[in-house]
Amino acid sequence: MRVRNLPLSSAYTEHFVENGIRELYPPQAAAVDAGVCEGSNVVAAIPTASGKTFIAQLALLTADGPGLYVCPLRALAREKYEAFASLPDLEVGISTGDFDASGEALAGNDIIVATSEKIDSAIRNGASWVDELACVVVDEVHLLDADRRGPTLEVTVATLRRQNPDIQVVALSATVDNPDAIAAWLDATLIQSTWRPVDLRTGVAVGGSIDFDDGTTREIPLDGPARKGGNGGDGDGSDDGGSDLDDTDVTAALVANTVAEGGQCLAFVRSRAEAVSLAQRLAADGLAEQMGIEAAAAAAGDEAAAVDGTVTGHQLADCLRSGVAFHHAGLRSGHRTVVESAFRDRDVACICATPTLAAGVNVPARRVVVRDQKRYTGSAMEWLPTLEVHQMCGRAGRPGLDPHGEAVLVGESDSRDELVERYVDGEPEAVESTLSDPASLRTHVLSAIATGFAETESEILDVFEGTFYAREAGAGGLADAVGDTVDDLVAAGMVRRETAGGVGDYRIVATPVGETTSRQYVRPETGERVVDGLRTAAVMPNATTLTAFELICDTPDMQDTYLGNEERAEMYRFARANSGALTTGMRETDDFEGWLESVKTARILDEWIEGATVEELVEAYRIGPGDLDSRVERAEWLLSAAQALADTIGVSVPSVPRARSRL
Ligand SMILES: Nc1ncnc2c1ncn2[C@@H]1O[C@H](COP(=O)(O)OP(=O)(O)OP(=O)(O)O)[C@@H](O)[C@H]1O
Repeated sequence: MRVRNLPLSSAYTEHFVENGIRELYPPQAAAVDAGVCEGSNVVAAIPTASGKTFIAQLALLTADGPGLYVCPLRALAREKYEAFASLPDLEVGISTGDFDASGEALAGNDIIVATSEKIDSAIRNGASWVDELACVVVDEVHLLDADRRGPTLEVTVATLRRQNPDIQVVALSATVDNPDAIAAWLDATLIQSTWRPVDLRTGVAVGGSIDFDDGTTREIPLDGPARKGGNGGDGDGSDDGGSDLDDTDVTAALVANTVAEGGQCLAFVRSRAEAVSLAQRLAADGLAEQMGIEAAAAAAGDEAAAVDGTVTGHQLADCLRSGVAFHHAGLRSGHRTVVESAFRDRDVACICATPTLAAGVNVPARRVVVRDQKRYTGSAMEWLPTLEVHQMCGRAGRPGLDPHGEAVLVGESDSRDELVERYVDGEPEAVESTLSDPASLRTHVLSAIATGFAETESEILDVFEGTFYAREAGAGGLADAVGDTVDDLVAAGMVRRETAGGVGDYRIVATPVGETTSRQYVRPETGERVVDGLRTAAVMPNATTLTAFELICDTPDMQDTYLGNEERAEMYRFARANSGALTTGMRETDDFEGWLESVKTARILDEWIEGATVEELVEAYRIGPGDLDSRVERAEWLLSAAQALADTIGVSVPSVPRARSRL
């Protein structure tokens, strides 16, 4: 099937042809046959890099009105926005600031790219454009089972469909075990395929020997870079099948071999620290010289160094100058952009990354090496989900550039069989709803009441009727949980039951605090905590900006900040010395450790507004520079919510607007 034969205007056809899309890939042709250009609902569960974005574009460009592209991961939204914005004669809007409330400014766009949180927030705030949508594309729909964002995604999609029953829904998924269930939920035709534009073979390397799933074996030279004694070993004393090389040495050999054959590599490890240390280890291997990219690598290093003067920035710049990079969620977005674009331009031989890189960022490589297949989960090392490892492996092979992609799991002789069973032959997990999680239910039940969608428990169940959960288990399965949730919300002061009409009849209405909480897009627990804190702060003689920060940081909407053992005693002293400025007494909290972490975040933010630099804070508190950015961003949002809640309850806490304006 040719692009020229599709029902697209010639301007779009020309655009696609100029970008190398002339003939449709088989899953794309299947989507056209399923009616994606005629308003039909389609679920495409197809491998990485098999052209899902083009399926989305077909739906949105042929829809009979404005379209919405829901992008669960913020990091991907910009890439998708750019894919749409480059199309001729199209107004495209983007909204990814996860939490700002309005959204009315998005009206008038032909296509809106937004996170599910942003659309949820727009719905709660009554944004008019939501009702005018003709088409919604849900990217990464397999993230339905992610904590918190999964329920938001399914409730948002259900609400869009309830408000607008004719809306076309197109959902794009990684290969999962139950795509038929997702298709049934969305009344969609399922496109399922294992087709990939570049062949992928997956294997397990033990020592220098890789056994692939196609029956072939490859020997990788272990001399040269794969020397013993690098600083990146994972220290698990693993047996590698007879030689004295550890997983990191084997990884280094696989990277060196890829580069020697003219390719690039992605190496996945389990933690941020491991990503940095592997990159530093590989930086000694002369990869930039081998690739002949010294000048470009040096320029990429300079670009990274120009972002900031943090330790992380220096480390990244040094690695980049040697043709290697690291990539993890603690990086600032400026650093991530340098790394991703340098890799696409072939100015970097290898990115050492945590699994977050696998979730959609378009950085294909000749070879993917998965060094670590287990991750520490707080109590033990656990195997990564098969889906996650498949997402990493799927990054191997650049269409038109590589003859084939290779994904290699680094193992040991005694783990080889398990790795094959789990990740080479193993099927990915099924996607399951997490809507019944009590914290998610509290958020979405409050929203249903505050928006006026529901006034009784049974109307709340109607709102949930269109969710994936209801499709799988029946909304009735939530009846008891919804009743309990309403009780919780009554106790938290978010809603109340009002008697109505006949004996025993009541309707549930949001209190002013509940309404503000929902519109400000904070969790009910946050709203409750902030209101308590504001009441305390209003009568405190010594409320300062630290007070304002503590009351917003001690909420589930602020990320935790890790508190190391050595810091604990010092943070305890700080909390005691500043107890007059904190809204929680040291003996009042049920979760002292969690509160002390919040005090740490509050202290960092307070020093930030006092003029401490990102370099100083990163050094003093051992947080990633990107972590500081995201906390500052969250603090802005939470302080604005706190201000709105203060107005709602009629108290004045001047340190809240003061902290906000200085932030
Ligand atoms: N029919 C086609 N012919 C040639 N190239 C194509 C075609 N369709 C898509 N591509 C190219 O293939 C690449 C991968 O496509 P895309 O990013 O849409 O993959 P994807 O399925 O969304 O992968 P991911 O799992 O990363 O989301 C892009 O560079 C795109 O331009």
